[in-house]
Amino acid sequence: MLLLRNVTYSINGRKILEEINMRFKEGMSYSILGPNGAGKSTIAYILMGVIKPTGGKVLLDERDITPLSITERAKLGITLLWQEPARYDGITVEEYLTLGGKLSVDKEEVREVLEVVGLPYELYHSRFVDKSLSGGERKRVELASILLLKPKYAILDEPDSGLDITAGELIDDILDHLRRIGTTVILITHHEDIARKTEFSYFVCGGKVIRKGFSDEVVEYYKRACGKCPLLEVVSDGH
Ligand SMILES: Nc1ncnc2c1ncn2[C@@H]1O[C@H](COP(=O)(O)OP(=O)(O)OP(=O)(O)O)[C@@H](O)[C@H]1O
Repeated sequence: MLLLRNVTYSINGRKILEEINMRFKEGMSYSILGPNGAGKSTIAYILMGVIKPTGGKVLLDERDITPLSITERAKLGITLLWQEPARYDGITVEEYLTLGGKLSVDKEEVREVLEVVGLPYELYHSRFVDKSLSGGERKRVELASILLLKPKYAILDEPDSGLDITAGELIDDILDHLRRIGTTVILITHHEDIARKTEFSYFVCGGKVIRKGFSDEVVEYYKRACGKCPLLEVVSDGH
């Protein structure tokens, strides 16, 4: 189980996160739902070790992993899909996905994950992961790389951003694939239809957890708040 215990994060005297408590159980899927600026990506960075919390702890199976780096956490099976994936000159899609051959996977596995993300192997395996790939294609390659790594925990920061009308279906296929291999999914989004695809959700706003529970219930609450922060606005039933 991956856990955030009383996590706070401040920068330049401004509190970005306040007493965040979250639990991610093995094999389950979770959304972190909330409006722009709620603190969702900050939570993702703290889980991945990109930044360290000002207070509180990150625990993995009761071990305190707060001091561990991104690389050390990756070795423990935690991965992050960045909101804006980077591009690399001179590296092909296949080289990128197999970490230059270091990842022990065969061509069929590469073909399978590329199919899941909607990129036919023959058309894409020898393309370069540089500016010649569109933003959406780059995002799909990054999603394929997460499927291939078979992580214990996949943190997906806005996996649908920059994708076309097929995004909903793609997210379904990715979640199905990750469920089959037992990966715990932590999906960050401000779209209620995407959050509904996971079993549980946390509604975060103003750096706090406002609501948690089954995704359908949390999404209904989020809709009543019109995706805005109920700390700032009065939420009225029937609105
Ligand atoms: N390094 C930083 N310096 C100053 N403010 C920061 C820093 N990092 C984050 N913030 C602020 O913290 C708040 C939360 O940011 P965060 O990126 O976590 O939000 P988010 O919920 O992921 O938003 P979005 O949906 O727009 O991506 C924002 O108001 C942001 O401006």
